[in-house]
Order: sequence, then C-alpha cells, then structure tokens
Amino acid sequence: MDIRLEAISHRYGDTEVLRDITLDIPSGKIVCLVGPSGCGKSTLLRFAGGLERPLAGRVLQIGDVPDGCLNPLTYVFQDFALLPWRTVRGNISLVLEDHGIRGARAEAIIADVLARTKLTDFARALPKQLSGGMKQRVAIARALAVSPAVMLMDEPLSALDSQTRELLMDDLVSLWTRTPFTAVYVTHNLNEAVRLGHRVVVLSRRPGTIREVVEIGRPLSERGYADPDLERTQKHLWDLMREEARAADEELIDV
Ligand SMILES: Nc1ncnc2c1ncn2[C@@H]1O[C@H](COP(=O)(O)OP(=O)(O)OP(=O)(O)O)[C@@H](O)[C@H]1O
Repeated sequence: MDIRLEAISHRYGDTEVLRDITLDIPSGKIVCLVGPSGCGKSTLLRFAGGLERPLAGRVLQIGDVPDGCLNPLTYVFQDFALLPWRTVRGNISLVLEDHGIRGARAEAIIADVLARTKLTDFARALPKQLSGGMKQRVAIARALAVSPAVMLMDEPLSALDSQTRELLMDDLVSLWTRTPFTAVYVTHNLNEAVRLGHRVVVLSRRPGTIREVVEIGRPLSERGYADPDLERTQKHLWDLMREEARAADEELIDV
C-alpha cells in the first residue's frame, strides 16, 4: 500500500504548522522526514497515520495491505511504550490478543517476529531486564507482529546512545533487506536519514514546506559506517537545514 499526502496544510490556532505538503510514500520504501525543530514532522506523521486530520488537503491510501495485515498503520515511538509487567513475548502477544488471535496462530507470528528481530532467546525477559536498544527491538517486533502496511516511526532511535543507535540501524537494515517494509521515519539525526532512507524529505522551518526531496539510490545493505558518498549527502542535507535549524533554535529560546 502506498500513502499519498496531497496538498496538506494545517494550523493550530494562530500557528501555521504545515503548508501545501504533497508527498508519496511508496510501498516497500523508507521515507525519512527531517527538518528543524517544530517544523511539523510529527504532525505530518500523525496525519499519515490517520490519528489526526489536516485542515486542508487529504491523505490517500492506495493499493492493498499485505497478507495477514491486522493494523495497516502502526506506530513505533521513541519511548518504546512497553508494558513493564509483561514479558517480551507478552508485549507482542498483547497486540495479537487485541485482534482475537491466540493459540498456534499467535505462536507462529510471535516466533517469526522474535526471530526476525533476534529476540528469540529473550522471550521470557521483562522490559526492566533489557537495555534501551533491546527494548526498541521489542517495540519493532511488536509492530511487525501486526504485519503493518506502513510503519510510522517517530524518532525511534533518539533515546539511545550512539553505539546502540549504530547497532539498531544495522538491525533495521537487515530486517528491511530480508523483508522490505514501508516506513515513514521522523528523525533529527541526518546520519540515520542517509543510512535508512530511500527518500529523505527536507522540511523548512515552520510552517513546514518541502524544501527538497533527496533520493538515495544505493541499497541499504551497501551503506556502511562513514561512507564518503553518504557523508556528502548528509552534508548536503545539513547545508539545506543549517540556517533554519539555528533560527528555529533561537525562536525556542525567545519564547
Ligand atoms: N496538538 C497540538 N496543539 C497545538 N499545537 C501543536 C499541537 N501539536 C503540535 N503543535 C505545534 O505544532 C508545531 C509542530 O509540532 P511538531 O511536533 O509536529 O514538530 P516537529 O517538527 O516534530 O518538532 P520536533 O522536531 O521538535 O520534534 C509546534 O509548534 C508544536 O508546538
């Protein structure tokens, strides 16, 4: 399933947040949204996920959802949002229980997503026993369990230290390489954007408009740490954003 955002504009009271955003999220690709603080990235993600409606424009879902899809639009949040009293397995089974899936069918799905996220040996652990990176893997496994058409990822790695973030990026790349998924991925981190994005959408300062859409053709599995081509692309993204990021930062200080 593709998502098309068509001529989206929005304001909260007197604050114009987004202006005339038209954007395609093609099936099987990761589209990263980057831009200065407060430019409307998370708002756009909520519109894509149908959690909120824009004042103008529309969000179209085009095509079929994947086989076995229980929840077409599924979020992965920065803070993992795991239930502390449930085990890894229990956190994943919960989303299946919500859809009335139990027994052998649930077991098969849980085994599959635990294997895909390399968590099989941790099925009985409680969240408090896990590192931040492992918790986020559980959150990703839980999202995958519902076979989403599109994963909506709001800064999923930003609560993690830089080494853990590197490891999780590798995990996301191998996950996508084995079975491509579709994602809208909001991040402040331009390195994440160039490592994980097939398409990087640079938004301007608020009201967010699209400044540039950067396509990155190189396969995810061939994008290594400190790759000179990717560093050039990352620099280009930062050149697009630098002044506006500073202005947005100073605007926050003025408030
Ligand atoms: N529900 C709401 N009611 C009022 N204002 C809101 C609401 N949600 C967001 N805003 C405002 O809309 C603007 C865009 O917010 P949003 O969180 O989408 O930006 P962002 O680019 O994701 O920000 P950041 O990079 O800092 O996370 C901000 O000025 C924010 O204060």
